[in-house]
Amino acid sequence: MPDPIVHIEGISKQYRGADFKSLDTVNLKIYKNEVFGLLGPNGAGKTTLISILCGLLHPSSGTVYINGNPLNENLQEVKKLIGVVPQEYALYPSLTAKENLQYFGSMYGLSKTELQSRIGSLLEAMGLLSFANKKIKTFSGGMKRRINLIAGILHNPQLLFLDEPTVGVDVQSKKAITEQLRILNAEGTTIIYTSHHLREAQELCTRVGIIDMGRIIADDTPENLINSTKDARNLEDVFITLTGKELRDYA
Ligand SMILES: Nc1ncnc2c1ncn2[C@@H]1O[C@H](COP(=O)(O)OP(=O)(O)OP(=O)(O)O)[C@@H](O)[C@H]1O
Repeated sequence: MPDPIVHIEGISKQYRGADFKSLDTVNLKIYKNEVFGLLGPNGAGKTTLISILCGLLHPSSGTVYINGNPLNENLQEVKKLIGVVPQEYALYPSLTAKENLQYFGSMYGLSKTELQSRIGSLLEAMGLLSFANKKIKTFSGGMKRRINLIAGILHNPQLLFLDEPTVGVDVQSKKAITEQLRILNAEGTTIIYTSHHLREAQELCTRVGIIDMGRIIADDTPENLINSTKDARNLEDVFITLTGKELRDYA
């Protein structure tokens, strides 16, 4: 087995003032070129885990290794290798699409010509070239999600983290986003993403981890999970069998 690109060892997280652990001793290894889907009910701990993996949040205990090195000791180096697409839009509404992307691109240290060419080709791939000079505040939710994705991949990251990249978008935007993820993966980017779209995850992921109440309760290829779960026809059946039908409201 090759060395994992991401090694999560005994990660727990208890938020300040909380009387429970949002993550409880999570162990996972993710390998180069995987598309790893982190699936789970509301409040399971997906955003917490992905935020820890990209260095935005500190765990209460445990260590994340990226390419064999502890994340907390190499954060600045690791940040050059990773792309992050957060659930919330990180865009400036009064700036145009192009201005937003130039701003994000300047943080990755790309040369001006490199950046212009990358912005142009990604806007085109995402069907947004003719909107390059329009302000973000005029964009629909689907268009903002696509710009959010472009902002996270301008520097062709080795490792890409996405938190629900297709939430709340129409079928066309969803298709454009998943197609772009496939292209990036084919070009060598390892992808770790959270989603509630189980059909999408079944099609896109080489492996999925199901998380519930802060613990990883299953971790395998979609095919193996379906085959090893009684009467399961798809990932949704596996998910319901493992996590139950009870509603997961939390506040
Ligand atoms: N900043 C915070 N302070 C206290 N508790 C938090 C905080 N953020 C999340 N939690 C709690 O941690 C648990 C996990 O939340 P998290 O957002 O990671 O779940 P999730 O799986 O991403 O959920 P969703 O699918 O609803 O986005 C929940 O019980 C949530 O209420």
